[in-house]
Amino acid sequence: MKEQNLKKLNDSRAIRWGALAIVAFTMMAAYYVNDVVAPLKTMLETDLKWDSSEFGLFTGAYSFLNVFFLMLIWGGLILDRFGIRFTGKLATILMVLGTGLEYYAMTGMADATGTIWGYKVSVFVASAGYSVFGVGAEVAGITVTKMIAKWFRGKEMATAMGVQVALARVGSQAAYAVAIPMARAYEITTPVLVGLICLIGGLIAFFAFSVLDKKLDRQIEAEVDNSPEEKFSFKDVAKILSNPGFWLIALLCVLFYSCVFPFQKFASELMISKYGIDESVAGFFAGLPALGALFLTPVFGGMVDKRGKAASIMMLGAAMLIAVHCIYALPFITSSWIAIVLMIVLGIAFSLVPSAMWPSVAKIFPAHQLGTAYALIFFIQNIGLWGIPTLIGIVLDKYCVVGKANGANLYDYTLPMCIFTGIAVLSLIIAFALKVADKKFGYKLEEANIK
Ligand SMILES: NCCCC[C@H](N)C(=O)NCC(=O)O
Repeated sequence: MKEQNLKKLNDSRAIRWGALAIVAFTMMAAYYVNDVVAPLKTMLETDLKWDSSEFGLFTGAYSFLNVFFLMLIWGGLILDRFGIRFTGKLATILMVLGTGLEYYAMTGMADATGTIWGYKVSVFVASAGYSVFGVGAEVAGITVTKMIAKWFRGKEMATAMGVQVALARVGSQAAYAVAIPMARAYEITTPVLVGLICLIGGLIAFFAFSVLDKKLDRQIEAEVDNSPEEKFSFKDVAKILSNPGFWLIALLCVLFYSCVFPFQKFASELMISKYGIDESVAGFFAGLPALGALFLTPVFGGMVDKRGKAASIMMLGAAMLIAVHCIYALPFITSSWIAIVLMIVLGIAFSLVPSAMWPSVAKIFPAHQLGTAYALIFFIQNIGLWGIPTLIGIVLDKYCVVGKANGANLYDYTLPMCIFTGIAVLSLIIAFALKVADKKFGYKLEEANIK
């Protein structure tokens, strides 16, 4: 008990931010790999003969095991039972193995002629690898969020979450910016190979972080061991699920993120086909939201820490999303400048909502339920991350083909953008309901974290 009065590792600003930097690197590599295939959609169509439905299948595969095999739920339970270090290492190893398989499928199996369950062998195996990667990436995501809640509780928690998300966005933006030029200069799969190498670096980084975390655990051992509250129990799942705040955050999360991540996967092609943006920079513009979020998420995270207003901020972000998708849906607006400005606005919305949403979860649930709560929220979010790209891929192939150029289909994106607009409208309604619930149940989402 005396140890509570001693200075712990995370009391040192330099050490806790250093620890964050290490795990943030792992997540940066994860986000790079997550996004690096997306800008290559048209090249996949011409070089590897993947159609839009197959691209949608591959993109949605990220979430397939998480949704249908409940991998995120198991991950959350493992995290609360076995802790940050074990779960983080396991997740990082899965990311490396999954990406290795994806790379092998896209290189070694590219010319294979057979099919598995009606899908080209290369598409099927690459999707399987991406699915394993998706399990690792999502479990790593909840692990890192819990790590921040542990290392930064009562300190700059929202800022730290904002910084971590921002650094992850560097990975995304790098992926969008370099994928096409790198694939043109070398092989179509070189960007994936680079991601694999970065992930191996991320694995080493997580092992290094584990040394620090073990030391911190020794320092807080007395507190943890003496508190029955810290032990996870299955009853907690029921408690989390019966909390209205959980359902509202989870719904907002699936709706909001379904309008951002899956949209971005198709955005490079939208930039090229509708707005006439050059292929070499289309990925850069599709990745602009990630770049904007890089600078803005920590700023908004700091605002939430100091001023609160998290529920209002989430509403604002959702409203901006509606405007962006609605304008993209208008067939008569084809100016490349407007397309770029909309991407910047999307970047602002994409910074507002996460910087308010993730710290809000830590306010609604006690520390020992956090791993499971984040896992359940990510699980519901993954239903959207699986379903929406799959749906958009099918919609594009069935209803939106308007011609052919250089062996690839040309698509009219009006219908997909109307779908995204509809989802954004739903996200605003849920954000409003969350604000009402905050008042009713006293979650204190509108209050500052640092008083
Ligand atoms: N393209 C990255 C997918 C990450 C999904 C993850 N469950 C998540 O929502 N992370 C938080 C974030 O804002 O990126």
